[in-house]
Amino acid sequence: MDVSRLLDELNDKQRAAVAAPATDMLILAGAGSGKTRVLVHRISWLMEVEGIAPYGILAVTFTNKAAKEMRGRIEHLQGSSLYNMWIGTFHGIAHRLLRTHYADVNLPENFTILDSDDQYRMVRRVLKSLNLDEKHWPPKQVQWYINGNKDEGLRPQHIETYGDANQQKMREIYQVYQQTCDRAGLVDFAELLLRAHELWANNPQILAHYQKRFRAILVDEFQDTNNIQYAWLRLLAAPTNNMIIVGDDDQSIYGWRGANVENIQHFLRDFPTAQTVRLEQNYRSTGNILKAANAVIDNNQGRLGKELWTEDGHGERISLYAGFNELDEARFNISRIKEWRDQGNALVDCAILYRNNAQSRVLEEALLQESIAYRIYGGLRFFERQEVRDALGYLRLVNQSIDDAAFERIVNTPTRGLGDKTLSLVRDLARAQELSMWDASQRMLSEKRLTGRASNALNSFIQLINQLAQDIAQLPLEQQADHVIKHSGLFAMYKAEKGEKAQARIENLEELVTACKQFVVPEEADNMTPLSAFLAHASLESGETQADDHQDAVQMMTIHSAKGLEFPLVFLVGVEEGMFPSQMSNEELGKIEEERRLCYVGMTRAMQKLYITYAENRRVYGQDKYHTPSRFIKEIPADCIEEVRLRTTVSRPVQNRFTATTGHTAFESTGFKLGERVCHPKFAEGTVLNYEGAGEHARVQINFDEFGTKWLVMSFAKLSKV
Ligand SMILES: Nc1ncnc2c1ncn2[C@@H]1O[C@H](COP(=O)(O)OP(=O)(O)OP(=O)(O)O)[C@@H](O)[C@H]1O
Ligand SMILES: [Mg+2]
Repeated sequence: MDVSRLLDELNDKQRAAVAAPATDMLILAGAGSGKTRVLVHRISWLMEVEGIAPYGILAVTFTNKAAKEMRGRIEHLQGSSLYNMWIGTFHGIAHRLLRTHYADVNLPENFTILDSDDQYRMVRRVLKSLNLDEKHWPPKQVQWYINGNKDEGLRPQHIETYGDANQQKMREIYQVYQQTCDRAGLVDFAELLLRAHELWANNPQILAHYQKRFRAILVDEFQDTNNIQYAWLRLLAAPTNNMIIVGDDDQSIYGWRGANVENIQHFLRDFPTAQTVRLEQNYRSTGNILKAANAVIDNNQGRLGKELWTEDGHGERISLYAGFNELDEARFNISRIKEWRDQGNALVDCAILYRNNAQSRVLEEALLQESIAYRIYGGLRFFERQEVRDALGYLRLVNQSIDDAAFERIVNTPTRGLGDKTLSLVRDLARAQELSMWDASQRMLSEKRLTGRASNALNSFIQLINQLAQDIAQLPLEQQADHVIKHSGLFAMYKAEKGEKAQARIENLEELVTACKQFVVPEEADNMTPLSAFLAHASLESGETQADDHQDAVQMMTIHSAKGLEFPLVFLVGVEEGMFPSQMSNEELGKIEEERRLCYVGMTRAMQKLYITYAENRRVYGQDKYHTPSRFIKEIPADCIEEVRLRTTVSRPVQNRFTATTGHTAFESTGFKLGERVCHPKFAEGTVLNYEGAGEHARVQINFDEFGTKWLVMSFAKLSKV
């Protein structure tokens, strides 16, 4: 048996970790040092040398994308495809367990996953049923409270309220929320983890089965596990199996969501014989990028401490660009992407990373204008778009009539004259009798509790769903989706809306049918109907990949979702105080440090070239804000970074660090420049913010001192310079 290929292309320390005898292990090392690579090779080694079947391996990653990549890499090393190996996220694996053992945790066979948006609606509904004012009990905060407790493994009865009336009320809301979910067979994300934990904690034989089955448990990105996840892993540990965890305390970026970096210390405490492996050579980034990232993270306190070095040369310096505003910033970035492409590079090797999802819009528009294909990971996810969720709502209700979240979503979409009052009556009855909304509706009708109009409306809704269920029972999945979209009234509703947005919605609905067509029921779901499997997939994946996977496209994502990934060319955008670090993080030292780790993660995604850009003037929630460059930029050693200066000088309305310039020649042929002060006969003085088009059709956006921001057609505007 030739296993040398499993050890080739590894350094000594990596090789020692891959080929170690059976043992618990902590691999603690910085970004790009080959942690994930070691994990992949170790899995292959365990199978080939230790003779562990794929069935005996459990590998946990942070995103579905990372799971897919890991599976692909192992299959590549093995030269064959893997069956029966569990590779997935904590949520995905918990879901798989609950599907198998639903009865042991009191779930209906067809339970439905409630995503964050559904959960929000559900919380609002519970508040309403308890007659609580959302002003005093903000639903987001309630959601936070429920998930936070679940992440700590706490059910309402475990929560100590110390006689505090507010705390008691919160606990009651949690309790009613949970009862409502249980009645409707709904499981939120945090519940997946908690139930999976309870499954093992309360069923020793089931736990013993999995302890015996999984001889090797490997966890990537361990620094971002939360307490319930770690507790779940600990249950699984047994003398007959080994745990290998991989992490980097400097990349812990989910503290805000309950991740606990101290789990690394807990692991060392709970697994005292575990070997610790440190890797220090970085294989990903050039010397300059690495030096800059090291310097930034060095400003954090209490690190476990590690230095990274590379054999690579310095490479190019990091480029810094100060945009006049976010549009100028986007144009600059897109012009560099065009250059990159025109030099014969693939777009897919280039990533734009931002702090917040909402930042993508401006960049998307600039990319669209230049007809550059792009793909967004996370965020604006396909399965989260309104029309897609509506269609899924119908499918869910048809699939499982007790799904209250789906019922609420579509009962009046399209509108069918069902007033809030009628629905309140249904809700009250459901709550009083512990019924689903569906069953409560049936009862309202049979007991003739409604007035003629309301009764007709509700009755026709019930008939519609029954009819749909009957019509699609024997159809293949994509025809089920197509039929429901066409006959529910959704298609007609959006068709009637007209305009580009409605067109996009129609296209999304059509795309949903395509998604159904392309859907392959995964191995772990072969006991489910295709429809149930697809609905679970839609909730779990929420479209981590949404565009055509084969098209060459720029990759766009939040820094959070870029974890573990790498790209030759990276743009880190919006790097200004108030954006990154975010405004909120300014209030607490711990939060600034988490933002700095996020910056470290972002920078260390870059292999060859890194651009850091920011906007001096940014429109946030419709208001212009002036921002200074992020403190993180100032933490980068001067010899690693250089400012980009373009051709012609632009005068700027605000004091800035650079006499930077722009190349907007099309606009400048009009005689005006971005940032210039101008005068208008009616609106008086203002500053040029933006432009669109050229020649006669050029439009210009001006922020007038007295009248605010306006778009004007250049040829009519009669502007003069101040
Ligand atoms: N010994 C090696 N020789 C050559 N290339 C390597 C070696 N080890 C790792 N690499 C490459 O270096 C890059 C970074 O590796 P990997 O993604 O495993 O790092 P990581 O430590 O998991 O990073 P992160 O902390 O960002 O998740 C990859 O392209 C990987 O293939
Ligand atoms: Mg990794």
